[in-house]
Amino acid sequence: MDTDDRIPITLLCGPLGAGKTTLVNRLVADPGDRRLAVVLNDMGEVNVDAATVERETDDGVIDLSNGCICCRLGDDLVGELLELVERRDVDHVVIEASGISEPLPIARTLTTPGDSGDPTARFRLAAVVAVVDAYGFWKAFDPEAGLPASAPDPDRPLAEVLVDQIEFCDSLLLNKCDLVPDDALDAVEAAVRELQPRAPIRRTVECDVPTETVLGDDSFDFDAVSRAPGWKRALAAGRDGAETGSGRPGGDDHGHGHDHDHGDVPAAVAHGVGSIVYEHDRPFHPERFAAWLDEWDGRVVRAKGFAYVASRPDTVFGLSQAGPSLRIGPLGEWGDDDPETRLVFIGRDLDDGAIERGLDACIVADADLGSLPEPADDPFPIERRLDRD
Ligand SMILES: Nc1nc2c(ncn2[C@@H]2O[C@H](COP(=O)(O)OP(=O)(O)OP(=O)(O)O)[C@@H](O)[C@H]2O)c(=O)[nH]1
Repeated sequence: MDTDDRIPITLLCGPLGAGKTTLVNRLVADPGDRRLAVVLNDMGEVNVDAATVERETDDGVIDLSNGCICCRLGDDLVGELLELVERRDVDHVVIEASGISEPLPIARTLTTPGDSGDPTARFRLAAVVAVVDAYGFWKAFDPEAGLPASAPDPDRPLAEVLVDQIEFCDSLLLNKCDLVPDDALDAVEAAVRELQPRAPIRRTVECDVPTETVLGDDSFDFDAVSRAPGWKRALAAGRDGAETGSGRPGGDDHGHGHDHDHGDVPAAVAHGVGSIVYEHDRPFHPERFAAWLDEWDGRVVRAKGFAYVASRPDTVFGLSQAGPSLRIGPLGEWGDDDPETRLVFIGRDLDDGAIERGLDACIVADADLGSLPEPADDPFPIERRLDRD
């Protein structure tokens, strides 16, 4: 029997304009037998969403505007939540994070004691639900996608946050499906699935799902959600896999031993979505590797991992790319770990041979060893927007 009488929290994340408020309004209009409270976080000074939702919930809205709960307002959030349950009977809380919020720090705030008190004494995080705009996703990651010109042109500067939101969730609503043709939608879903192998994905228009699907979801598990991202699984499979050598096509076997539905795999294959893991225990030549990054394959939706660079052999370089933004810089030291490069590339119609050959050509040769740049002169860190046109 479930004896946990703490108040469940459902955390809604997703990019700007994906449909989070649309979903909140649905939940508020039809909460079942729950006394619902809503926390709305907006980046502007005036929270327009709060004004609309407030009418429906009476006193049950906390307006955390003018800041982002993932970075600045975390403690305010806990304080406000604890105050709310003092003054009002609440048996479920929905938090709508701002479109630029990263879900992981919010989840951590909600599950860790802080300056404003211990949220875990009164609350439990029930589920993190991502609302993703199917049209915006495809526009962000595939500029060639032949999508209807009549659809609104979403602002997509935050590809990395969008990917974080997809990677860190327990369930996902792929919303605005009315704006995307069916065949493109299959490809969008396959790409989202590759980034997020664990969470159920539901296609929606106007976030039209039964309340229970969202508020009845109790599946949050910090470890499971932290392990879930497609790139982590691909890297793990790359390490455990039988295949050796450098580049290794993934996509059809990235989920070995994991709990997601292998029935998804044909969709990924049918739409050419897959992942490639590149591993090497010899370092990259810094300049050749930087030049290779300049020639970035625009079909890569997501890349992540670690690089071993010859000019700084003690330093772990972290690489992260999401859509048009790419960053690579020092993360720490290898310490007792054997240095090695491990990179995963997720994308559509990836040419694994070309990626493998390109990266192999960056590996330092004995002849290079006398002519490596000094650490201060190597090209790292690199932060840039990729030209994907
Ligand atoms: N075509 C279409 N429009 C939708 C759909 N869902 C929501 N919208 C519209 O998209 C716009 C943004 O929806 P919101 O619910 O405000 O999105 P949000 O995620 O709360 O946006 P922010 O609060 O800015 O982050 C609104 O005009 C909605 O009416 C959908 O499925 N299809």
